[in-house]
Amino acid sequence: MGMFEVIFYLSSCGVCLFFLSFLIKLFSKVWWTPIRIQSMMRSQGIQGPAYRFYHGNAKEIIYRATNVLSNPKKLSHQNVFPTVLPHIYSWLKLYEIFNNKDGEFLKLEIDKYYKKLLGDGIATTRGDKWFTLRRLSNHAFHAECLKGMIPAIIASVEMMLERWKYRDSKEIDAFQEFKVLTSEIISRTAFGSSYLEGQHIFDTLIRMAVIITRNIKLVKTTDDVESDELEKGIRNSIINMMKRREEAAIMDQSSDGFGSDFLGLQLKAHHDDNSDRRISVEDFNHLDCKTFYVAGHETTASSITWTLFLLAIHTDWQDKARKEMNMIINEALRLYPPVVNVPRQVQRQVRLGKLNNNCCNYATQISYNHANCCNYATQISYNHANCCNYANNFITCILSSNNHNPQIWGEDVHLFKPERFVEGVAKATNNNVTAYLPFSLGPRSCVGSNFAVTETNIAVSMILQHYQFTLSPTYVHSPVPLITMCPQHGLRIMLQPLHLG
Ligand code: HEM
Repeated sequence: MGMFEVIFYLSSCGVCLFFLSFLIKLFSKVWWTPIRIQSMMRSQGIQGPAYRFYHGNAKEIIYRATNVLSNPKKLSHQNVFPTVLPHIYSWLKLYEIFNNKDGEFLKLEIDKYYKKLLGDGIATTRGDKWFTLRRLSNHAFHAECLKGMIPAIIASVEMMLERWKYRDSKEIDAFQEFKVLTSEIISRTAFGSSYLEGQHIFDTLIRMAVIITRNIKLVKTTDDVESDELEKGIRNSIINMMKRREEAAIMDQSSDGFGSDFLGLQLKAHHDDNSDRRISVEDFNHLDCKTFYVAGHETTASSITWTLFLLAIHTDWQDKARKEMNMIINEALRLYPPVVNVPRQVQRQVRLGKLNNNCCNYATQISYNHANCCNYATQISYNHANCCNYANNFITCILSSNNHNPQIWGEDVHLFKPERFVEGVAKATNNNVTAYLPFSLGPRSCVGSNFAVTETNIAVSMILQHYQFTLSPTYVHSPVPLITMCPQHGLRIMLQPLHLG
């Protein structure tokens, strides 16, 4: 058995900055150091179960990748989680942090470059501005609006399936396919019929992200100028689209007003008679789909990928899935949560676990290298060596900390068993609200969660209507929780068209 171990080093707390690091990875092709991991893995006949270990030292993590095909059904899905003693994660503390009742735990502030990319958008702002944007976004993802987006989702999946028909080989890398799919879906749902123009905006965003990555360490004036121009270009494109849509709505009184895509919904809010609810052009620009694109593109690609992965192993569930998708999606999000951890900045010295007077239960403490001291859900950034309770520290909440807790899920916790969710999430978790947090919790939880689940549901159901699939012999199992939980070597599956009678 050619077991193989890879050691790599996490950069400091930056690894936990969900959105920021998402961009670094997505656009710059900078994965991690040392980059040799990939080629080394391929060059070894990687076998055996995959595990991730934290050692005494925070900066050292060992991965083992595996070719699971010898007995895929026996694969334990334990591999993907930080194995930092799950029982020490206090549910109460996670609850306190995410609900943030006293305003102590804030989203991180981002620098000027990231601001150009994301705007002062919903994912990054705080206070009143965030509140306005959140209210609008909640509306955009409300069930009624979601219904209006379903045709766009179906059209994108149909395009993908059409492409698959003409492939010479029956083998595809589903992860790459789903990244294209989710990008297409966001573009269509954001801009409706103008989605090609939307794709152009996203291409510009990618160029901007490259500049931003270049400037993580070094600020260059030429890059400042270029990124200003790109930002201006995006802004103008959006304003032009907005104007054209306004004109069309005035000309064509019989149409459905501004439309039901994000662009239309924002225009409605821009023209709202109620001045409290009205949004300015400035807000409009910040709310724009840039944020949704960044937040909702790879996360959903990851969710669809792992759902398909589990179905490719458990082919008996493909039939059942044709009837019942939700519990499979829930189980996939439990075993392979796209977002593993989220950071918060602590405003002032704070004591967590108010109902629980153990020593050392501060939000701002612990690191992997202080294993003997105060192990909590709230992992402090690695560069705060002291076990301390200072304000202005970063903490990282590991959303998946309870996903593999046998006290919650039972001894078969590492197995794929969608039937756990047969009576819904509340029943499966015995009403423990912090036991299962794929979309986080509290006011800053994922605004696109319904959209993401709908998208995953439609995409997987449509694939299942046309194909049976299994893992390709070339698949190597190596889930890596970078920004989203990615299959490091893609998800290579074999498609078998269904002959529908
Ligand atoms: C399976 C797919 C997805 C997962 C697992 C996921 C997960 C998350 C999580 C954990 C957060 C909380 C981050 C934090 O607390 O700092 C979040 C926030 C957010 N997500 Fe998602 N997400 C997904 C898909 C989407 C989609 C499709 C969209 C939009 C199109 C979206 C838009 C957002 C936005 C705007 C926020 C920030 C909300 C705020 O700060 O008020 N997400 N997401």
